[in-house]
Amino acid sequence: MATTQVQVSPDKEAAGRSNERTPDPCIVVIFGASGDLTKRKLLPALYHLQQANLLPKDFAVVGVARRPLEASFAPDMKEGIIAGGGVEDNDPKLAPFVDRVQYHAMNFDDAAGYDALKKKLAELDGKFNTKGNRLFYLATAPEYFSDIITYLGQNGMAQPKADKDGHAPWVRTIIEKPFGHDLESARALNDEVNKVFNEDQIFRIDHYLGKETVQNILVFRFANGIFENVWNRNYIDHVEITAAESIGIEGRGPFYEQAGALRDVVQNHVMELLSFVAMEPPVSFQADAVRAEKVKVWKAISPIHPADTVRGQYGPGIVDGKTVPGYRQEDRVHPRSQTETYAAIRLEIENWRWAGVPFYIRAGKRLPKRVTEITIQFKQPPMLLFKGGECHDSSAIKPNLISMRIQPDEGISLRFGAKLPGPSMDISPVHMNFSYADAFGKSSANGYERLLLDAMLGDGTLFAHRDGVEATWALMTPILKAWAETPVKDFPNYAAGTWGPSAADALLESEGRKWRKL
Ligand SMILES: NC(=O)C1=CN([C@@H]2O[C@H](COP(=O)(O)OP(=O)(O)OC[C@H]3O[C@@H](n4cnc5c(N)ncnc54)[C@H](OP(=O)(O)O)[C@@H]3O)[C@@H](O)[C@H]2O)C=CC1
Ligand SMILES: O=C1O[C@H](COP(=O)(O)O)[C@@H](O)[C@H](O)[C@H]1O
Repeated sequence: MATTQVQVSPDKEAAGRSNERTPDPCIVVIFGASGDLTKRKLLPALYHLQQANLLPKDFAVVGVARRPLEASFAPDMKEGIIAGGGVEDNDPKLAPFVDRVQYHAMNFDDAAGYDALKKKLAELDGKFNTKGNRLFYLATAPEYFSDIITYLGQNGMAQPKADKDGHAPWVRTIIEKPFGHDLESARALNDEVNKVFNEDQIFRIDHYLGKETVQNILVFRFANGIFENVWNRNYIDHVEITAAESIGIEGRGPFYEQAGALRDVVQNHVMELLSFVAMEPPVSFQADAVRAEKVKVWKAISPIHPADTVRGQYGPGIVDGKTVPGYRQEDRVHPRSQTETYAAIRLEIENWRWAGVPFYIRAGKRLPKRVTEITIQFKQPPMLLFKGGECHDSSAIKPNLISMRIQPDEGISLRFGAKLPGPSMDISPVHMNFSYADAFGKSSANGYERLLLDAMLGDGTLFAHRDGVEATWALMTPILKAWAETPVKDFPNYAAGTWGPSAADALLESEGRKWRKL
């Protein structure tokens, strides 16, 4: 049965930015400056902020890494921004931005390097009028988090002294994922970090929270009067969250071997999505209020039984028309690796809103396409009036769905049944579709822009809190433990370019459901 699209028009006049804020003058110090994340995401994001006049007039960026890149760092970054950011070489804001990007070579575990860094930052304060304010971004492998934090503390760089007027500059730190490896290591890292920084100085980043479409889940639910009334166990049959990627591990073998899909994306990105879908309305859009409601959701999830989990690993296959190797054939991956590149879980949230509503989540690499989507499937009406009788094909009567397309093709659609024109009461599913691009134009934001800006502003609403990180690890750790105790015999169990192992289908089929075709 054909599906009809009903477009939703944006209210162009009402669409516009409000609440734009400019941070204080500051230096952003990026540990891991020559790394992939800095090149592909962080510097382009800072540049886009500058282009949009959202950075303070007085700011500087200092990249820190091991290699001696003093001469080549700024030109390399300029090229990276041009290549990755859709920016022209002659963009008038590019040269002034690059002039403020500096490099400092040091080894993260060398105490003397921090002394030199401290002096360099003080000099740059003089040159760029950045007033001693610092945002330290830990964009490096997690084994260095603890060293860097400790040395910053020992050098007095974490808690700067107040001047004679009692004014102290601010210092904050953004810590990349993965924040810990399991519950125990996450707690230990939290303890280390909390010895040096107060909780309100710590910004544990999950770039999914910087995505417009993720923030829009809260707007959709709490800025509209009509959805929240049906957002509960009385009306919702089940919820699906899919985070599918067509890419493989992109040369990150050693990292991924230690991580796997559960640690890499489920513990953080997918759990964040789930909390936004399931949380109660917070009392305000302030960091503490929002984080408190998220933690309540994670804590209300019943312990996840290993039988409600599925793990997969891709073998060779075809993605986007190209033959790709299996996971075990990837560079620096063990030929008999037990690492999962796919995970699916069925879980329940034991609270008044959600009891009895299954949440099915799945995430994986080398699936047929890149798509992150949340589907809310509603219950059928109690009496299917049009079943039989004049309706020739009652299988066309589909349950209502709200699907939130996080990426790509960002937007939201609502599926409902409509009467097919003609003499009988035949029904066809149609979609009312809101597309971000159609409504507001294409956005170049990658999530990091919003989060870097918020951290410079000291707004932790869209960052993870200690309690939240530990709550999500508390859910994942027993699964990881059970999986480690029972090696898989049938890996690889899905071909690259397919939708994961058949056991993931069985997880839903045993309850009379199917993953939605994406
Ligand atoms: N890449 C991505 O898309 C994403 C990454 N992340 C997270 O971001 C973090 C960084 O990832 P990524 O950029 O991919 O990592 P890379 O391996 O590409 O970069 C690591 C950086 O750390 C530096 N470095 C490593 N060891 C030392 C040392 N002993 N002393 C000084 N510098 C050192 C390297 O410098 P040098 O070159 O001089 O050795 C390099 O700049 C990780 O925590 C990752 O999980 C999170 C989401 C996405
Ligand atoms: O954190 C990570 O996220 C990316 C996926 O991010 P997206 O914004 O492209 O959806 C994933 O590829 C990577 O393995 C993981 O470390």
